[in-house]
Amino acid sequence: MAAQALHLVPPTSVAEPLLRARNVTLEYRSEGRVLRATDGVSFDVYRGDRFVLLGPSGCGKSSLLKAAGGFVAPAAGSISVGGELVRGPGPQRMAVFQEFDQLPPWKTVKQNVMFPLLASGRAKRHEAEERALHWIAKVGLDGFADAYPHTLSGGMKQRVAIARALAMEPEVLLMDEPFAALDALTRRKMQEELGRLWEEARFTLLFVTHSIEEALVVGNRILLLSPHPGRVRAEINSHQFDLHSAGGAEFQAASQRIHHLLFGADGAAHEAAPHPAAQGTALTPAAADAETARQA
Ligand SMILES: Nc1ncnc2c1ncn2[C@@H]1O[C@H](COP(=O)(O)OP(=O)(O)OP(=O)(O)O)[C@@H](O)[C@H]1O
Repeated sequence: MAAQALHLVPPTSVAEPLLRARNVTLEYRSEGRVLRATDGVSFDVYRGDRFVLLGPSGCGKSSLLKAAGGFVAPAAGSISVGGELVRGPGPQRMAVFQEFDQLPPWKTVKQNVMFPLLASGRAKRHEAEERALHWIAKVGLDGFADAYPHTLSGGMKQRVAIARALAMEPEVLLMDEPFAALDALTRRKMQEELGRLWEEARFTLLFVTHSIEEALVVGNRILLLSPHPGRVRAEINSHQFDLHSAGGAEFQAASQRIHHLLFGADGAAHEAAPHPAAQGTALTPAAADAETARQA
């Protein structure tokens, strides 16, 4: 009887990752040649994470995000969300890209935000309109619901894209360098507003950037990828940082440390704005492991 009673005790619940990437190898084929973009990349994203993929240009960050979105199929390995294998695009994984032309120009702001809700059957017209207006206001575009994209600034267009994605209440919001084409001031403001939206809605974010500062400001966890083909170098906890800590000593130290991890003495990955003061040494796998352990 005692043994039976023991069976009644529920197991201690351990948080399962929402998004699980396992040994993801991504390849492109062109003119008979195979180009390997990433090699055996694994990571876990938990519900409410602001998880950043950080690495130099060409390391496969965008490719990983596209694979998470279901736009690219892994040559090996797998990505699952909520325990289900990602096999194609779906309304649970909404994406915001860098390009300002991601909004159909013939639709107004409101129509743009409503469109995925209607197309996916997630909401009928009245509810879609309500949700659209709610999120348009949340991203600070009150008064622009009937405007067309060509009348908006780049930052405003990105706000629309964010509103459109969040209105769908996706399991994961995918963002591929969404602020990279904005001027520095607008970029900073958008980072701040993304943080504010996250505080309110606590969505799960998978965010791609090649800016160390942006990774620290936006993310609570950062995956560092090696130059082409992308492999995991280290994972860093960064929940303690935000825009207000950006100038501080701890922020600078973290930024330096990441720089050392990313840009070895071999000078491999210098496309992503190297820090002038950095003189890193080449990172061995053992060093990456040690860093991961140290940060944990
Ligand atoms: N559609 C494609 N066809 C062929 N090769 C591609 C394609 N998309 C990406 N690649 C290649 O895959 C590699 C990884 O590209 P990806 O855009 O994922 O890198 P990234 O880290 O996001 O770079 P960036 O920061 O410059 O955007 C690069 O060598 C790139 O040239």
